[in-house]
Order: sequence, then structure tokens, then C-alpha cells
Amino acid sequence: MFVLRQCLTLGTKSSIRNFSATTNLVNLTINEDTGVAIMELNKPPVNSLNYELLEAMHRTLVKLENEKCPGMILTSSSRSTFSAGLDLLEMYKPTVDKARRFWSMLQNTWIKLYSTPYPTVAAINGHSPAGGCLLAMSCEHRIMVPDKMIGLNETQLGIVAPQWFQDCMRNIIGERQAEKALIAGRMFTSEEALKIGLVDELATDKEDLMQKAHDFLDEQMGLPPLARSVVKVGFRKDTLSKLINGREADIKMFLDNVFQPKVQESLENYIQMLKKK
Ligand SMILES: CCCCCCCCCCC/C=C/C(=O)SCCNC(=O)CCNC(=O)[C@H](O)C(C)(C)COP(=O)(O)OP(=O)(O)OC[C@H]1O[C@@H](n2cnc3c(N)ncnc32)[C@H](O)[C@@H]1OP(=O)(O)O
Repeated sequence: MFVLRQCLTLGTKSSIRNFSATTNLVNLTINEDTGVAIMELNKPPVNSLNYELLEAMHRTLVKLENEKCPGMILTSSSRSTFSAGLDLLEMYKPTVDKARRFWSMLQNTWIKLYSTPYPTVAAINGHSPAGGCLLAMSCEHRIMVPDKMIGLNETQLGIVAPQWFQDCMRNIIGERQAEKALIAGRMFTSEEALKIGLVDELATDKEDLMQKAHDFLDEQMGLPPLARSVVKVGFRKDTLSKLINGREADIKMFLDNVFQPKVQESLENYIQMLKKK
């Protein structure tokens, strides 16, 4: 039985169920019998990842870890989109402080999500470009509904997917496929993504998607949790350490590049194009 409750303070595992009480950017539902958490991104229309959404995700992930969450499903409340990736408005003509704060929160959130000791599954119920694809790739398992698009499309926008985005993709689909996909900024249909291993399963609809996500977690939760998490983090440690030890350099890379006139021009054109659609 799922129970969703509004609350204003952080409480015990059984008392808190809707976590971002002030903004509702993240709906958190916890199954009281199994402890399985469903983290639903809820920033209409397309879950673009701005500072506030990333911060709400980060807080939720910290909470889940502290409460010894046994497993988590990441999904979206939007019918069309899992996440449209980084909020373009965060990168378009920001102040240096705002840009730094934003990038640092993106790093925080990714580090938490990529390193959870508990199993995570992305229930990808819509398009998942760029930063949206990063979120999905950071989970352990990906299930996607048909006829949507996923990929790291940054090159096509005249920007570059940071090294850790690229590493996540390489870890999943391998060097050759990742190189081709990243150079082209290729977006894959759900069916193509399944074929190259970017997603693990397709679902027929939202209900099937959630059922398959629960099935994956049931299987994982049957394994000894400590051994499971040690192996997981072992596989991910090189990718994680690269960013953790190079956070300042990564922020500098972002700041050095995002203010380049060419990058600002690409962002402006892209934002205009999306608005005119
Ligand atoms: C040369 C050196 C360079 C170095 C570079 C520096 C380092 C920077 C690294 C940055 C890495 C970036 C990662 C990213 O994630 S960038 C974001 C990429 N995202 C996309 O390309 C997706 C864009 N959106 C879409 O394609 C579609 O919106 C989508 C398929 C997701 C959904 O389509 P749908 O038809 O359902 O919705 P609309 O297109 O009508 O959109 C609705 C409104 O939402 C606005 N929108 C969409 N996406 C974004 C976004 N990412 N950020 C902000 N706003 C977004 C869209 O404009 C619509 O707004 P309005 O309702 O006001 O018109």
C-alpha cells in the first residue's frame, strides 16, 4: 500500500512521505511494507534541472540514505518527459555566483545518486535528453516506455557534455558506442537505446514500467545488502573519484566555458527555437 502524506518537517521513516513540502518539486512516496521509495520529479512542464529541483533531489537522496532506504525508483510526473536536462535558463547569462552555485549543486546531486548503497532504477516515462539522460544513467537499471528519445545531445547544441557525463555513458554502452554517440550528440529512440544497452528493458506503458521497476528492486533486495553495495561502489569508484577529486577544476571548466560568447549564442538560439516550437 502506498501512502503519500504532506509534511513540513523531516521525521521518521513512517511519518514523512512528501518531502519537498515547500516546493513539491519532488514527490516522495514510500511503501510502508517494503520501504521502497518512489522519487517522482515534479517540475512542470518538463522537469528541467534548475538549482531548486537539484537541491530538492539532493535533500531527498540524503534523507533516503540516512533512513537506510532499501531501494528507489526515479521517475517523473510529466506525461511526455522524464527530464529535459539542465535548465537552459540557469546557463544563459547567469552571474558567476549563480552559475557556480548551480554547477556545484549538480555535482552534489549526481555524486549522491551515483553512489547510493541501495539499488536504484530509472523508470523513464518520457524523453530524457542530456542531463535527463545523466540521471537515468546514474541509476543501476533503466526501463523505458516506447517511442521516446534518450541521449547526450549536447554537441548538437554547440556545448559539450562534461567528462563525468561522458564517463557514465561509456561505463554503460562501452567506448566505441559512447564515442560515436557523444561526438554526434545522438538521441536514441527507446528501441535503439535498448539495442545498444543504454536502457535495459522496455515497458508497454506506465503501469508495466512501474511493475518492472518493482520487479528489479525485489530481485536486488533479495541480495545481501552490504556485499551488493560494496561491489556497486567498487565499479563506480573511479568515475566518482575523478569528479570528487576534481570538483573545483570541473566548476572552473564550466565557468570558463559557459560565459564564452559562442556558447551563450548557442544557448540563446536554442532557447528561442524551443519557445517557437
Ligand atoms: C565549446 C565548449 C563548450 C563547453 C560547454 C560548457 C559546459 C556546459 C555543459 C552543459 C551540459 C548540459 C547539459 C544539459 O542538460 S543542456 C539541456 C539539454 N536539453 C535539451 O536539449 C532538451 C530541450 N527540450 C526538448 O527537447 C523538449 O522540450 C522535450 C523533448 C524535452 C519536451 O518536448 P515538449 O514538446 O513536451 O515540450 P516543449 O518543447 O514545448 O517545452 C515546454 C517548455 O519547456 C521549456 N524547456 C524545454 N526544455 C528546457 C530546458 N532544458 N531548460 C529550460 N526550459 C526548457 C520550453 O522552452 C517550453 O517553454 P515555454 O512553455 O515557455 O515555451
